[in-house]
Amino acid sequence: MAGAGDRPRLKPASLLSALRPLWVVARPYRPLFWLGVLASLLSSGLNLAFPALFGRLVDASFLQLGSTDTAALDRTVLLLLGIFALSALFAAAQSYLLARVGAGVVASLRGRLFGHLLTLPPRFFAAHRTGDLTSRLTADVGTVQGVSSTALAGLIAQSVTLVGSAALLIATNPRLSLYALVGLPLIIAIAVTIGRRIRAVSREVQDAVAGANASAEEAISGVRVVQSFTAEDLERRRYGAGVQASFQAALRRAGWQALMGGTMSFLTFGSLALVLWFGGRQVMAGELTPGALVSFLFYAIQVGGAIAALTGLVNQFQEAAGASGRIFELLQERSDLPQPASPRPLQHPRGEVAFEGVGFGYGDESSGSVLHGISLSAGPGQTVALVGPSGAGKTTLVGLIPRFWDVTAGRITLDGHDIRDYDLQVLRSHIGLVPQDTQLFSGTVAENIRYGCPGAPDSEVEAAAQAAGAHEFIQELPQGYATVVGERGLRLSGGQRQRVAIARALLKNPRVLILDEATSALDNQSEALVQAALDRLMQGRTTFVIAHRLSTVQGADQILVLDRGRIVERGTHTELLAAGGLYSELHRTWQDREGEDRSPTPQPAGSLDSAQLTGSP
Ligand SMILES: Nc1ncnc2c1ncn2[C@@H]1O[C@H](COP(=O)(O)OP(=O)(O)OP(=O)(O)O)[C@@H](O)[C@H]1O
Repeated sequence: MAGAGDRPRLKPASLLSALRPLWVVARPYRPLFWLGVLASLLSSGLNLAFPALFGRLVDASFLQLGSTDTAALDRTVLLLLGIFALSALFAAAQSYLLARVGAGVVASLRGRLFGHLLTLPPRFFAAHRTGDLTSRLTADVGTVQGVSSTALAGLIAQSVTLVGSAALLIATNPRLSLYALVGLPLIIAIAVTIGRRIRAVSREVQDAVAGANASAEEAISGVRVVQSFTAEDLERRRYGAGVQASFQAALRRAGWQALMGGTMSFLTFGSLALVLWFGGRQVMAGELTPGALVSFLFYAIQVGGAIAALTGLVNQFQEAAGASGRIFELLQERSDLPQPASPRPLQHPRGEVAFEGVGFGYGDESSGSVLHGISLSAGPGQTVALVGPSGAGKTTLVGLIPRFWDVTAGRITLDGHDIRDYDLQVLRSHIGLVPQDTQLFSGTVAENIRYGCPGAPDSEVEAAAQAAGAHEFIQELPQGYATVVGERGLRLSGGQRQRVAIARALLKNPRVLILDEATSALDNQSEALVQAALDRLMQGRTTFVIAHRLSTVQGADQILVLDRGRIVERGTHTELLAAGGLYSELHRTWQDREGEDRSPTPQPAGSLDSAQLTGSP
């Protein structure tokens, strides 16, 4: 959750400006909103008549002791019932209308926020924690929902009650009003002081809960690591510490709230006792009817209640302004990948990719420049294999083709034109990506294969799965293509997931293909299946592969040996071997190791091994 502790306390002017964007989002709901406001005004306006009528009721009965004329009493009760009914009707209308506004605003805000997040580049996600983003989508949007419905209605109703009751209080009996209001400054001062403490402790509670949630989230998503290291106790303690902190803060908050509640109720009822004492004397002296005293008491209670409610509401608005600020901050984030004003059409690309003197840096000081002077070209049907030590820049290089990042020097072209001249979505629609660790989304196997082409018919999905060598194992699944694969496709093996990913890429039928070969130890049989599927996938396309397998490197049309962001050698396998340079040296060591033993063994520092050659960890 975004640092609840650093929420600034907003002044009224900035409070309004923080909430203004919300008003813009609420545009379609404004007529409903004004109707709700009207209902709220009518309901609280009617409530102002209660105390006067109660007073009349008292006088109509007590002052008529011994009389049989109940006409005045009957009329008053009928009127009171009528007003009760109307007020209840308006209150219900207000509650429904404003709840609809709140729910509507929240639904459109969530939709907008999520849709916007998906347009942001990897750079943005590298700088934000997932937990922070999801909490903006849920907790912050939820807080905003509160103010756009109930709190707003409360604010209107309580303001009307406060102003109306105070005016009527003074109008009814100015002298008695003085006694009723004498404790008011004290009540307000205490409400503000203790209220501030309660807010501070509430933030501590939120922070502690957020901290506990964060460790729970980490432990749950990494539960296999936790269990394999038998670190359950460590995680339990870590989570327990967070929970304990939130418990302690909650206790402190409860203490302050109890103190506030007790003091306020004593001061309020104390003032009333004072009013009763002086008012009683006025009644005895015949200066006041009992009914007028009752009316007065009710108005005084309404004033007190409205003040207490408004104090709480101001806090709620403060929180909502903070939440709204964090939401609109995200909505203002812009992708740093500029779109051309008039994109070049790209319907049927040939798939000729060229890097011309490409340089790139992530823009942070620690990593500096990651790629330098990269030039290469590849055409349809060709495979470019990238090899090199870990951190050489292989992943970075291939990530530039679908414009996850933009080059900082030189340019990349597709069919002879700068990739920045094409529409970003159109460019990406022609590029297929098969990552090392395939992400399957919650849904059926068929839905996962159809991911890039939602409209593809079953026959095409099946054909793609056949070509990817996945059809057979899919058919053996309990519901075949309709089998639901869990979060991150946990129910499928690594090799099966890879083949689903290959089927997905085949169905998309991209011109340019980017493969990050799996390093995880697939057994020989599934490696052969995956390799056969990959071979079919690569046919006729321009393929870039971060190569981890000897067979891939040997079959490549062009091998680029990357070291510290530079291409240090290039050529075919045979050429590079014949040249007798770094590649051949690396290759010999690699071949020896593959021949000897495919299982990884610890290497002495500085020795060359397959991991160094391919960049696997
Ligand atoms: N998002 C990022 N922000 C900043 N620096 C990054 C980012 N991603 C990678 N780097 C840095 O860029 C350099 C190249 O990383 P890259 O992942 O491209 O190497 P690689 O050759 O693919 O390595 P490996 O084989 O281990 O995956 C590294 O120094 C790395 O620390």
